[in-house]
Amino acid sequence: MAFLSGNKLEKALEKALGDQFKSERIKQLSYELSLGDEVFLTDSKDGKPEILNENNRVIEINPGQFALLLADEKISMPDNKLGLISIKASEKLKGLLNVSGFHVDPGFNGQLLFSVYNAGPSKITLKKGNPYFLIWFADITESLNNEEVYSSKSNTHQNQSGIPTKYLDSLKRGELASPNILLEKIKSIKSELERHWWAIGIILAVSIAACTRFYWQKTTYEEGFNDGYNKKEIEEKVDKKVDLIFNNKMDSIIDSKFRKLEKKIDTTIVK
Ligand SMILES: O=c1ccn([C@H]2C[C@H](O)[C@@H](COP(=O)(O)OP(=O)(O)OP(=O)(O)O)O2)c(=O)[nH]1
Repeated sequence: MAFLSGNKLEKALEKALGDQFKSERIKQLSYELSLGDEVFLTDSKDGKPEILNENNRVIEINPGQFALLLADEKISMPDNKLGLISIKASEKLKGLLNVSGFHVDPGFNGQLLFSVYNAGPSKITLKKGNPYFLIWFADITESLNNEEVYSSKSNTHQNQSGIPTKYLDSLKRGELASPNILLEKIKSIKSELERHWWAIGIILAVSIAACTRFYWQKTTYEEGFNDGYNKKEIEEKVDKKVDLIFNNKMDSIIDSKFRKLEKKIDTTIVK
């Protein structure tokens, strides 16, 4: 297998791309392919692909998100060539990983679809029409026969002209467990936990204050009660004593009065 360059590469590209071929897009042995008009982002709000046009040319792939990018050019790969595909280093160095790849079969017809993942810490911005993808052409040692080339009969990507819904269905099923999403979740759980600890702390402080106040009130009440009880006891005792003294005194007064009266009676009788 030899990679095509120069004239041979140009001829193969003209065959594969027709009118879409631009000689300035040849870079060393590769040809630059650009971003087309359909993109699917795994964090899209409505779960649908975004359609890019003159008014909406830019997309942003958030950190930790996966995306499907449709290349603009429609390729008709010659039966005797194999294509190798990748994403440009300038995007890869920002953290954009090319998950899918990495070949185009002899006989393939259609737009190439790239699946990518933003493994970097920042958003990656891409613009419709800008060249982000590369393709290399290689000669194969023996041409493939009709049965062996990529064809519309048995091959699912033949005549690919948009993002197939089967990929959307599997990609929009639930959240991606990306490191960024996990980090955000950990942060939100942490702040929730902190709020809970604050609430627990406040409840504990209020409970301790209420218990202390109750205990203090109870002790004061008990002291007051005991004090009142003791005073009543003393009062009762004093009352009893006073009664006793008063009664005894009265008894003795009455007694002495009687005795005087008796004496008087006695003396009157004797006279
Ligand atoms: O990232 C890629 C890789 C391949 N292709 C195209 C070109 C390739 O010729 C065709 C089939 O690729 P592959 O054989 O790897 O895919 P498959 O899932 O096995 O499809 P099929 O069942 O049609 O062979 O899909 C893409 O659009 N993007």
